[in-house]
Amino acid sequence: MTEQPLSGLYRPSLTLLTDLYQLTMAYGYWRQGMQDREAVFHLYFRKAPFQGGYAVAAGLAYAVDWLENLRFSEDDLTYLGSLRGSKGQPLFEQGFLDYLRELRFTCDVDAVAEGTVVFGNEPLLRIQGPLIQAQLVETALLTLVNFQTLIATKAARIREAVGPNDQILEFGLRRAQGFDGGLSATRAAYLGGADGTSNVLAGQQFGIPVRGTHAHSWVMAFEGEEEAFEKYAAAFPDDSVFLVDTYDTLEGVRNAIKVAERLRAEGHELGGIRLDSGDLTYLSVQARKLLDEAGFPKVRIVASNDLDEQLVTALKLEGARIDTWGIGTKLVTAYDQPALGGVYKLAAMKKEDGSGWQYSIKLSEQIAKTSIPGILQVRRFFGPDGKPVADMLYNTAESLPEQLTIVDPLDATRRRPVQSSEFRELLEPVFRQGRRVLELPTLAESRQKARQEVTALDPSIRRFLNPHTYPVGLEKGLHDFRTQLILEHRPQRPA
Ligand SMILES: Nc1ncnc2c1ncn2[C@@H]1O[C@H](COP(=O)(O)OP(=O)(O)OP(=O)(O)O)[C@@H](O)[C@H]1O
Ligand SMILES: O=P(O)(O)OC[C@H]1O[C@H](OP(=O)(O)OP(=O)(O)O)[C@H](O)[C@@H]1O
Ligand SMILES: O=C(O)c1cccnc1
Repeated sequence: MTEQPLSGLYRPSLTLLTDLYQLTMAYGYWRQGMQDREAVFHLYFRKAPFQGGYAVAAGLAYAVDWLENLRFSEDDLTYLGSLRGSKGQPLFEQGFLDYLRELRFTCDVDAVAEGTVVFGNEPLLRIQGPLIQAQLVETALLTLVNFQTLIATKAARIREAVGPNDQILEFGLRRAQGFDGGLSATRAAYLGGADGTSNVLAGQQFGIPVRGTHAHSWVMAFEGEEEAFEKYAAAFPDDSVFLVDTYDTLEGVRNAIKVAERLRAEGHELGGIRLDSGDLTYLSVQARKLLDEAGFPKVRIVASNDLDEQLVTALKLEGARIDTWGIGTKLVTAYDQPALGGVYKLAAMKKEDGSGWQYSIKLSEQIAKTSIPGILQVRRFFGPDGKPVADMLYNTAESLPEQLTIVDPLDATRRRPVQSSEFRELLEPVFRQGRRVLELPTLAESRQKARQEVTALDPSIRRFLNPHTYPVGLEKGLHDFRTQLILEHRPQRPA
């Protein structure tokens, strides 16, 4: 598989892919002389999407590429220099623009590999370095990681519904959220479990297999359906899949069979038929019968029409005879949950005299929204069968006790001692002082990892309806410290 470097998509500079407030804060830090104070931020979501039990991490390759190319071009600086405040004054002074011109990314980045199964509150990325830089990258990292993680998760769910053997083709480009929405959705859909795509640019950029059938317009462009199939087969005698529902679906299957017989006489085999409307269970069962009776048991049945994991599950239960699932709109737009609420929070800053860490916490009325201080790592423990049993968030700046205990961040009365000695640290070094230290896996490898990771989860966590919650806890020392910080920061009003 050939994979093009992502960089081609990103020229000229995408450094201004950010919110204005990142730049106004950066200017403020620079004016205060705080720009080089060392800071630690974490990127994480709080709740798995689609009311599901897990998410599949994705988007890191884009994030790495963006960080590696983080530079303010002359065009960027000219634009920033043209921005004006409410009294017509320049928003940013020249000295700051000169500072940005020389700015180079020097942070440490640790990240969870693409395709890893992740849960609420677990950092997918940890950025440590000069405050100004670690803050500036927030928006781009969120936009790149949130969307792809969302779509990879949706695709993984669709793969669960479809099962391991049928094909999933992603057909969503025409309904996607703009061109990059389409492109990154195709990448993430493949990573999460799709087998191919109709999106040719994604095929070129990422080496994803491109597949397809033909549209209704092809049939409508000829006098009759049979003639349309005949002419398509003339162009692609070994690669034809006929869309049979333009007029009458079962009549369409009969026309497809006639053309398939003529193809066979010339030494070719029809690839498949596609159903795109009506009762897909009934029609697929009838179509299978007609094809089998006519001696075409290997002709595949492709189905499309607003499918998602719930509909696929229903169709399978009803006994549909579908081999290939064409899935567009509901996959690439994550129709039932159009955004993953990933956030980027400051967790620690070096003390001004450099003598140690000063931890930060964002309070909320809801404990679920109160941030977790520390320089966090996620340790995943495995049972004797090699399957994950629990994840522990801990502060790498503190030493760990012999006996580990994890505490549920939402309910401190729920705790469990850690019994397993098998574990893996999920965050791995990607950048050290701005230099990339990790060779990224190929997209195909990340896709394989996603499948392995999802199938290693207990079925109770994988199911769609009211899945079990996978245990993710704070190491007890971190929990106690967080509680203490909350108490210190929360105003203690008299009763
Ligand atoms: N057997 C089935 N069980 C459950 N849902 C089905 C079944 N067959 C099809 N569907 C789904 O029902 C929805 C409506 O399909 P239907 O073809 O009746 O309407 P439509 O999309 O408006 O058709 P058309 O494209 O001809 O306008 C689609 O999302 C389709 O995937
Ligand atoms: O339903 P989705 O999951 O979004 O899958 C993509 C849809 O796009 C096409 O329809 P469209 O009506 O755009 O074109 P067509 O004439 O080729 O059917 C195709 O026939 C699918 O129905
Ligand atoms: O190739 C197909 O069948 C296809 C492509 C895009 C959208 N719908 C279907």
